Amino acid sequence: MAEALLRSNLLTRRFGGLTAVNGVSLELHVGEVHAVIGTNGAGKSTLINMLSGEIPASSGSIHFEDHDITDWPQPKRARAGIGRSYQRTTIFPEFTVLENCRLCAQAALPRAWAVWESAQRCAQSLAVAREALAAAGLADVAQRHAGTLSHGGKRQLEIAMCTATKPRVLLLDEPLAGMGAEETDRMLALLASLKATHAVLLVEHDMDAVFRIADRITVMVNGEVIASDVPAAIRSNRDVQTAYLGEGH
Ligand SMILES: Nc1ncnc2c1ncn2[C@@H]1O[C@H](COP(=O)(O)OP(=O)(O)OP(=O)(O)O)[C@@H](O)[C@H]1O
Repeated sequence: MAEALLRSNLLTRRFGGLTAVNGVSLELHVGEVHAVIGTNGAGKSTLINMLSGEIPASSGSIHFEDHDITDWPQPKRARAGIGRSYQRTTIFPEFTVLENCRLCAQAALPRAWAVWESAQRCAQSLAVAREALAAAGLADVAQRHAGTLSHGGKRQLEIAMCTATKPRVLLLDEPLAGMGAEETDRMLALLASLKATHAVLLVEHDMDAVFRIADRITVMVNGEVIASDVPAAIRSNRDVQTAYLGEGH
């Protein structure tokens, strides 16, 4: 297999006396959805927050291609191609779907707010935004106010806003939360198309969806990885069954 685009080595985060993430090593590859699952408080969001640069690691390292990015701040990681979505909705409801996406596309351009270059930049960021919306299946609702979208539509828009920044890694924190069956199907189809050109890390509680979409699954319990393998092997792993999935899953 080709070299990993993003990898962590023995990544650890302590909050006072609590070790939220303990020595986690994992790899993200283009062409793969790598799901991280675990019970509430297992350390999944803390792991994403360290990979995206929102919080520093207590120890361990993170590499993006050949670069040691462990000490890079979040904006530098974002510019290098590490995009993320959040558990909470982060759209501007009063702006149109297109404007939400265009702002993200513009923010990712070098010298994003150089207003004297605005006409040309506007065209460039508009084109990128339209492309991201089309890929997310939102072209038809581009002129609607984002606040009027369904819950699933808003989550799709968040992914489009993320891809409009032209990332190569997508760190997705529970993109399926609160979705119905149809919305979940649509989102999984979107993720399946995005993985061709991105390395995707998916933190998700919907186990059926995880087993449908993931190429690799890492299981965390109390901050530690207890298993990391292809879905079929995870499904039959006794430790995983006992610790997390429950007997008979
Ligand atoms: N800023 C913080 N300060 C102190 N403790 C924290 C902080 N952030 C997270 N924790 C603790 O670290 C542990 C891991 O939390 P984290 O949110 O990463 O888990 P999670 O697997 O994402 O959970 P969930 O599935 O509920 O979102 C928890 O015990 C949590 O209370």
